[in-house]
Amino acid sequence: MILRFTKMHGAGNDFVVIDLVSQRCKLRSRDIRKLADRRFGVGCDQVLVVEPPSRPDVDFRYRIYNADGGEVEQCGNGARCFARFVREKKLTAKKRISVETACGVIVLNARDHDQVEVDMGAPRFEPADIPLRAEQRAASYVIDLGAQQLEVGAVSMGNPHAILRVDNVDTADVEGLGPQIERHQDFPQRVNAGFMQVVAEDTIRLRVFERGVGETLACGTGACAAVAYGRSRGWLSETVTVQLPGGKLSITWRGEGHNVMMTGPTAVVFEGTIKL
Ligand SMILES: N[C@@H](CCC[C@H](N)C(=O)O)C(=O)O
Repeated sequence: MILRFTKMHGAGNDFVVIDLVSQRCKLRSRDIRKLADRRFGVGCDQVLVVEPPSRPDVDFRYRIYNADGGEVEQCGNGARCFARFVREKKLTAKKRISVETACGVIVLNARDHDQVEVDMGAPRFEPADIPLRAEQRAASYVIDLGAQQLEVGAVSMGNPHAILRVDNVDTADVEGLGPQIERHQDFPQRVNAGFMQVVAEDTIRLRVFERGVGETLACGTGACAAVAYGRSRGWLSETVTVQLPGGKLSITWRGEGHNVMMTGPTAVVFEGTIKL
């Protein structure tokens, strides 16, 4: 089977985007791994699939697969690329696009040129929603890595995030600690591990070791989760610029009861076909 795809990225977090509205194909986990493989496939952090919606009140279904082949609930940078893709492929002419994800409906607002704003929904802090093994909600949690204990925040943006505040992201041990946090027993569905440096109340630097991928150049849900955690601790203002290795995102969260708004860039890298 020959499949058309588009390679895109959002702040460096890269994707293979597949239109299954106008193409017919059943993607298996091994197809996803092949597409994502940087040695033998196209190569990407996530494969994003555009499908027809299962209900009449939304425009599309948005499916997300990590490079390891696992389907996940949410991808923020991918959501922006999704909006650009469906407009450029003329699958819709709408500027305000509603999409079903595994964790509910999100709304994408295509802005000028490459910028897209996404309503990412409300952050969730209850341990059962993350999920996190903890008796009750707390401002932060201590996780035991044997050789050391780490204080982390835990937030769900539909997908799970643990956030560690560090003095300097350049020297943070993302490679060493990331995999241990990702697979820590307190996070039964594994977790994305964010390393956040607070530069000022309106600016953070962030590196994310993503579940099912490894460190990426940017993580949109990670940026939302870090800002939600930072605000819940009183460290950050309502709108924060998040500086990631691959680019910048603007995140606004007014506080509990409000949704997180994310704005950032999208880019098309190339288009092609692949035999699966
Ligand atoms: N890159 C993403 C998040 C993708 C999913 C994540 N790795 C997970 O397993 O939850 C983003 O931009 O949000």
